[in-house]
Amino acid sequence: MNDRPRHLPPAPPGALRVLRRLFGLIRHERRWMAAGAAMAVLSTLSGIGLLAVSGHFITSMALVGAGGAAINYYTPAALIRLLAILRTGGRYVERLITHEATLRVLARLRVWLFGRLVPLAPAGLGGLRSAELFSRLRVDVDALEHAYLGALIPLLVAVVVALVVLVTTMLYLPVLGLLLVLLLGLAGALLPWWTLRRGRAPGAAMVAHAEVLRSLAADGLRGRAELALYGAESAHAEKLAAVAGQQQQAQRQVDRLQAQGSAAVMLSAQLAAVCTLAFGLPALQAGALAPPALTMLVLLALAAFEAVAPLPEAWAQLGATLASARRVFALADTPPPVIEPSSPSPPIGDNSLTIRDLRLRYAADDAWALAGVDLDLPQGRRLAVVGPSGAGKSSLVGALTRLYPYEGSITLGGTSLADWHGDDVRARIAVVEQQPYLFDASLRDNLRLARPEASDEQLNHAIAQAQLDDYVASLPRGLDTWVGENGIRVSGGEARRIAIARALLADAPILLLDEPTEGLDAGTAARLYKALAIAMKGRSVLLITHRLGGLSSLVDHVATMEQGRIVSCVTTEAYREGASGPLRVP
Ligand SMILES: Nc1ncnc2c1ncn2[C@@H]1O[C@H](COP(=O)(O)OP(=O)(O)OP(=O)(O)O)[C@@H](O)[C@H]1O
Repeated sequence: MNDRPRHLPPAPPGALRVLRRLFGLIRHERRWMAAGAAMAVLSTLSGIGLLAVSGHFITSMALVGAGGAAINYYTPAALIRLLAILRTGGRYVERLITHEATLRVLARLRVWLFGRLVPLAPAGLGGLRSAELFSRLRVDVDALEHAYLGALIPLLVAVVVALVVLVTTMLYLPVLGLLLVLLLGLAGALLPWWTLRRGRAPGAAMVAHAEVLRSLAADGLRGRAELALYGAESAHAEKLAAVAGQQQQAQRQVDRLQAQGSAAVMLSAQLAAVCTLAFGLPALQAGALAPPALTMLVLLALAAFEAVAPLPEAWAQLGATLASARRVFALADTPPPVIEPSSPSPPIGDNSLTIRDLRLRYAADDAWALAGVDLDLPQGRRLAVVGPSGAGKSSLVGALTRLYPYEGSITLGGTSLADWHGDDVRARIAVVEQQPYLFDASLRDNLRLARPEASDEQLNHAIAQAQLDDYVASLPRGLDTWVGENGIRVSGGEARRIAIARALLADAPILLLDEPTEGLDAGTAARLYKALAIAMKGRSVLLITHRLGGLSSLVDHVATMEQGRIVSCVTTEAYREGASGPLRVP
């Protein structure tokens, strides 16, 4: 029974559950992972075998040399050479395979997480800053490789090596074998368990502080001009230094744990060697053990501890890996705010939009951004929605494109938008956003986002319609010009026109324009009106603006929005004359 108080957040999933889920996600790479692990075991066993056989051989040679007898040294010499080749070659092949496996695992995890994030954007990701998102997608996912490379492989190698050494030792000296079991259990199980427990809290703190650090650094870089203008650079640097200090402290705790773990393993190894001698020498004197076998057993004992030596460090690091995995899973398990229907989008007759009692808010305790909107956009109508800042105009765009969940009803061609797949809705409604995002790519790639198969001719046509032809002609590299991150290398007006060209390429029957001329000078805006008029031909248009101005020539109806509601909807002539009409225009 779960007796956890209801007001507390659910307990984080246990380590085993998290690891099982993680390995379940990457099970398709199990062949690569198993091959990497097998090579790791083979090369480690070869190394240990090399040590044991060499010790045995050298001691035999010394004894034979002292006694003057003959010995067959061809077989051990060949075995030593074979083991040396296997160890070196095996290590190389192991590196190749484990790297391939790790890269495949990371690629699979990143694609999986990205796939889970797509239905969440933008409404489901509202609480996360972009640096946090980036951190989960890159750094946390990268940290997950440790579960395979840093934990699974060392564990497997340690278990196999310990078993081989124990069986060999038992064959010669059963009591020593039992003692080794105890010491190996201490170094390979008890110590790692202790470091895992102790490493969990500082590991999680390290991950959390690293994320804050990245967010602050990214924020500082983006806002460096503002920080310089207001003399706030040193305050920001102090904030960064404080978090960096906390992160270092957590890192030091993890390092200390790792060092303590390594020291304890080394101590156990020396103890095992001393014990082997302590049990072996009397057996030697009693004639129950040959001198080369004793040398071999001492070397084997040391080698077994070498195999378990990485375990405490690996398990201490596993604390951070588990923290990363929990954060990744928590993000991936966020329920999508907009649920896609399971059946295909229904066929429709026309592209008329009908909105009734539409309500939208960004969080359960927020005020309604849309508080009962009623609006009609029959096919072919050009409607402007005018309202002051904060009236809810952009929220209307969010609801219409199914990016945000809403209450009330929106129908497209008589069918509820809830029965449509988001992608199908967005294929019918092209949007020019108020602040379009331009990717750090060429102008051509940014335009092709709307239609990947578009030819240069089609691109140039859209460019001409968006009044960008002079601008593109002035660029030495034309369509191959790099626009930079968030269009940093183009002006605000150019970015807006690129976004308009992108929407025109999408060739959707409904055009949604969110402040299309905002940020453009009067001359460019005037040129744009003409281009927009051509582009609007044969399309329904919803134009959103806080000031109609020259845009009035492009629309036939004007709706006024205030405090999340449409308060009037009249013809453009009536609007110009200042008349307020009925709520819905037939
Ligand atoms: N992502 C968001 N998260 C929380 N609240 C939001 C978000 N976007 C808008 N709002 C809030 O919703 C209300 C309506 O905002 P909206 O952007 O839709 O208005 P708008 O008419 O488009 O304004 P503007 O012309 O300034 O863009 C405002 O109170 C705003 O603060």
